[in-house]
Amino acid sequence: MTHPFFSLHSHGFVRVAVGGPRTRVADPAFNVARTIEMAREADARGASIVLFPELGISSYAIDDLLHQDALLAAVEAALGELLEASRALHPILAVGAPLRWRSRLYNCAVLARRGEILAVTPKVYLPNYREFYEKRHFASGASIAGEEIDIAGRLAPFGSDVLLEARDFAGLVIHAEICEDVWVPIPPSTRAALAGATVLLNLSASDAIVGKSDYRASLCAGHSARCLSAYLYSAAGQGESTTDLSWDGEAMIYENGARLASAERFAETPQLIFADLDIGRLEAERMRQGSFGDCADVEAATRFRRVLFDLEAPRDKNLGLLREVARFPFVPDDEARLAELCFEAFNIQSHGLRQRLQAAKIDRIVIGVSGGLDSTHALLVAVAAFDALGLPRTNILAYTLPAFATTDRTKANAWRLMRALGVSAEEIDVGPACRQMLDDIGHPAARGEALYDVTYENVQAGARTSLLFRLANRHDAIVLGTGDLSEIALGWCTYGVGDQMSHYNVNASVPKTLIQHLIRWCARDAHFGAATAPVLRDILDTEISPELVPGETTQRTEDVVGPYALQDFNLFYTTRYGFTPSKTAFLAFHAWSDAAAGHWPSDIPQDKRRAYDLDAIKHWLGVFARRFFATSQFKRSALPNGPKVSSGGSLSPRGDWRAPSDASANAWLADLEEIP
Ligand SMILES: Nc1ncnc2c1ncn2[C@@H]1O[C@H](COP(=O)(O)OP(=O)(O)OC[C@H]2O[C@@H]([n+]3cccc(C(=O)O)c3)[C@H](O)[C@@H]2O)[C@@H](O)[C@H]1O
Ligand SMILES: Nc1ncnc2c1ncn2[C@@H]1O[C@H](COP(=O)(O)OP(=O)(O)OP(=O)(O)O)[C@@H](O)[C@H]1O
Ligand SMILES: NC(=O)CC[C@H](N)C(=O)O
Repeated sequence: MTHPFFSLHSHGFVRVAVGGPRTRVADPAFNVARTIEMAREADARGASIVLFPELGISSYAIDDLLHQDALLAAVEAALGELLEASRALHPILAVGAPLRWRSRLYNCAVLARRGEILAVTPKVYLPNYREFYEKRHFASGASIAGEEIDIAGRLAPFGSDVLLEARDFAGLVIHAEICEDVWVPIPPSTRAALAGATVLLNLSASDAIVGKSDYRASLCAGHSARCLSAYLYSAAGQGESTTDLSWDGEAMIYENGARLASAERFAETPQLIFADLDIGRLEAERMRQGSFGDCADVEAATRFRRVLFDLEAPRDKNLGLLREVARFPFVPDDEARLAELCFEAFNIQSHGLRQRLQAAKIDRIVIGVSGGLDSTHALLVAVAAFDALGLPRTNILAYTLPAFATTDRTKANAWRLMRALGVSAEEIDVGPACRQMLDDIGHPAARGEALYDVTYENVQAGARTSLLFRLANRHDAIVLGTGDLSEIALGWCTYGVGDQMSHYNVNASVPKTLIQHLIRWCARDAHFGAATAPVLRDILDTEISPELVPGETTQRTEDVVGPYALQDFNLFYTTRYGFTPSKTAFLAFHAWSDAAAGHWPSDIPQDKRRAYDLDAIKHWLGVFARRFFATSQFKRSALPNGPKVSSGGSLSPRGDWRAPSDASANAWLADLEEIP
């Protein structure tokens, strides 16, 4: 017995399997025995649905043997055995069998569970071209709806109109179709998905010809994405007749366009693959993407029957999670994809700025350059934009603005960077202006007392911002904002007269965990010149700090707001899918609790590859929930313009995230208590 938190079933995940047992041509007794063996294995490994290939009980490529009574009787007997065996098993078994109904033969998917046939779905689109002759043997199930079929003495719902809906598992609605059904412009599963099916099964017998595997994969990927669903595909393989064709046993599991698992093709051993589907995520997507529901309204022609069943998925077992959860939702682990993403993100940012400058007929910007990550990156984006517009880099008016806690290292890096890039560079000490303001407002620090509170910090951020805006007036420029998505999410910026404000912010939708990779990508790009790369690398190695409090130890931002790695993770799942804190923590636990597991972006050095335990995850989620929902929305409600960069979103009140500035975080904090 383990805590329900550790069960995937508590968080909207369901484990599914796709199998390809070794079969024997036209031998139902043998084939069902292998099918049952595999179903038992899938059951032992926690699967709730197991999919097998088309006509797997009889074999597919047996031509006129399909019209032999002995064979068809053997199929019925085999299904009887399968039903008996299924009594002791948890999963729904989806097997393929030729079945007689009203003197015609149908190519069917039989969905059985715990000794009962939940549904029998006949194939709708029968291929009858080139190597396929299905119309010689089968009738189409296109017009069959609301009927029943007798199999081995048991009556079961029969028709192309059946959906299986779990009474006890939100969003789990299953539909089955058969091979060619997904090769037509409007597969039956499209309408099933529009009627609520989230898990679409395809029982296939798809002979292998060169290049076909890629095509099947693109069908499954595109179909699962367009249907906002999971798509499970199982094709016949070992033991299918090779009289005139060969079979590769392709098996794949997709979810909303992404491949979660696939089997070895042409394998000699039986293949059984697993994946944990995130049914909650599919529901979240459907709720957000209203056009999915609009399409359902337009295409509401097909009426589906909903057969209800109880999944009885255990919540007291820790089955782990068969799904790699990326540590960095904003940063791909794969080097090539990361480089592509950096190219796109950088160009989105620079294009945004170019358009704004052209529209405003302004050819100068003012930017505060601290020697930290954000202003460095914004400066690189600005340089690229000015180069593209054919404007001199000297039109970029860069200022380094040291105050009480500025370190020699960051100031030196700011200077090296501005010089290497050839922008106009100046230094203005904002210390005196800050001291004046501290004195004006009667702050003890003005008298030399070591009171380094928020007022003390914001006076410095405010002095810099005030100066930058007035410089912009003086030089007909706009102030380029630098604050990143993570800071905006956490409210880690000074409101109004502070770094929260600018004329245009190129970083507003770039999370902190991505910025470092973008800068590294820029460092590799000769575009910024050889002299820039070493300074960029040194900036990347500098501890993240606002440098607002003087002292021997550097003020570490992450000690206050939490590790950006975790907070970006929390931000992504909270805003992109609206997941509860406990589900987010479950995912974070699988992504972050073992530093040796899974993949890391190759740029992250070994000594920075750390783990976070559940206590840390819970603690920082609490900080995130309070800051994000309760205390910082007012800063986002007044956010300057800036381009959306990643699918994780922007937090612009005119774009991805609209929320009240006076909300309570109690609902999220209460949910956190579900975490042990
Ligand atoms: N819902 C609401 N609607 C309207 N106003 C609201 C409000 N909640 C608070 N306020 C008011 O807002 C003010 C507090 O906000 P604010 O002035 O921004 O100040 P605050 O959020 O308290 O502090 C800013 C924090 O950001 C950090 N910071 C600043 C600058 C740069 C960086 C960096 O590393 O990049 C970090 C800084 O160290 C400090 O801890 C108060 O005057 C409060 O009364
Ligand atoms: N010493 C400085 N000189 C010039 N500008 C500064 C300085 N310190 C802060 N700024 C400006 O204020 C912004 C916010 O600064 P801060 O250092 O507090 O946070 P940050 O988000 O870590 O930014 P960065 O990574 O650019 O330092 C900076 O991006 C920069 O534009
Ligand atoms: N069994 C079938 O329906 C096969 C037809 C399908 N087009 C394929 O080759 O995969």
